[in-house]
Amino acid sequence: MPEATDDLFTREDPIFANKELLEISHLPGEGRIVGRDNEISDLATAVNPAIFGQSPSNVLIYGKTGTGKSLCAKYVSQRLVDTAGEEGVTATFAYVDCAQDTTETQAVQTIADSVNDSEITGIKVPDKGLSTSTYYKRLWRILDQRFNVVLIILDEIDKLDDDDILMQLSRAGEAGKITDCKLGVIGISNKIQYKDRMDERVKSSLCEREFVFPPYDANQLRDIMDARSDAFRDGVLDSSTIPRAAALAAREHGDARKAIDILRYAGEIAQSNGSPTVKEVFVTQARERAETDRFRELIRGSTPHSRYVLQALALLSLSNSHKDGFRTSRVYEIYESICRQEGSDSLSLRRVRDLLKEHAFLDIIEQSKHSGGSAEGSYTKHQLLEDPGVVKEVLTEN
Ligand SMILES: Nc1ncnc2c1ncn2[C@@H]1O[C@H](COP(=O)(O)OP(=O)(O)OP(=O)(O)O)[C@@H](O)[C@H]1O
Repeated sequence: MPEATDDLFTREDPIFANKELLEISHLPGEGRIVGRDNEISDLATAVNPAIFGQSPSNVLIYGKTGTGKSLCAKYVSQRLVDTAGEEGVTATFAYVDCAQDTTETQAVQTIADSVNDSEITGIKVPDKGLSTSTYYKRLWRILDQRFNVVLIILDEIDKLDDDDILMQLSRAGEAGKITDCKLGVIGISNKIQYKDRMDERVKSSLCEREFVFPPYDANQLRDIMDARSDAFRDGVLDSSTIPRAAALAAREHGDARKAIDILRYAGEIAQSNGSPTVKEVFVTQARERAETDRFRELIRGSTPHSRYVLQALALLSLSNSHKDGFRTSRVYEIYESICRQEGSDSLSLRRVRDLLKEHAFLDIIEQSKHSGGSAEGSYTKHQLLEDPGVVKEVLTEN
């Protein structure tokens, strides 16, 4: 047996000083939120009445992935809770990831559980087993007992199975379900057409204010990463590493999440290569990994048909090299054959067009209009922006 030596393990992480700063769940403080001053102040204005004991406006935030929607919503909500507290108003906020809690019951359970403290209220909110209406009743009782104001953030709101919870939340005050507590909803979506699908009554009450968050440019992404460079030990980051990661992430839709992921992965690659510094070359490898992760995250919770449409386009792209993409009719043909294979009825051409539009909004694909002359009229072509190999791999996982 070899003699025990002291150097079998490295006792200190040679690359990261505080890796947490690069975790996606990390909520950076004010000094570290870059380029969102206007958005933060608009959101604050919308929910501000809560501090005077009045109802906050309901808000819908749109924007592509990684544009800081969740971050700003949580940040403003936390600030509202703190400021309200200083004014003697008891406030709280609940965060629901609707991609995970897709049903009305799951979502209302999550909200009730997160605002409850059973020692104070004496109310239990079990994980499951109650009817939807019982969860609501408990939620209303908890809110009236504990808070003057509550904000409910519904992230990826378009992933909810239906509008029922939105109806309940937006009408809780009016319908007399809660009497002492004021409630505001902040809905977040990266699907611009989401509102068109909403019930008219929900739409008018939920969309009092709407904000669109634009993508970041390379300078903003660089600032966002610079503000977190203390995640690394001193002197470990090569000077060109962050600018390179920013340039890559800006070219691919200005997504801060991807930029931060690239930086974290580049650090991990340095670690596993035993390199004392995070070199610019690691950024390229890190990007491939971030790309796969990002795409997996993007389509998390998406419907089977939305995936079949993408799969059709990936198959076309892998077997042909049409530089300017494929016509809707061609994509539809392949989509129909995938549906047959999957034993599923295909959707109408019109629905498939809508699904393609949603993918285009998320920059998964690019659409271009073409004119076929008087005989043909105009038509649209679709092209994958993601690597078709990555798309196929992720879509055929498990
Ligand atoms: N302006 C910013 N300053 C600092 N960090 C940011 C900024 N914007 C985004 N980030 C960071 O980028 C990551 C993604 O941001 P966030 O989750 O808010 O994006 P999002 O728009 O909600 O995206 P998605 O639609 O994918 O949920 C988070 O780790 C967040 O902390």
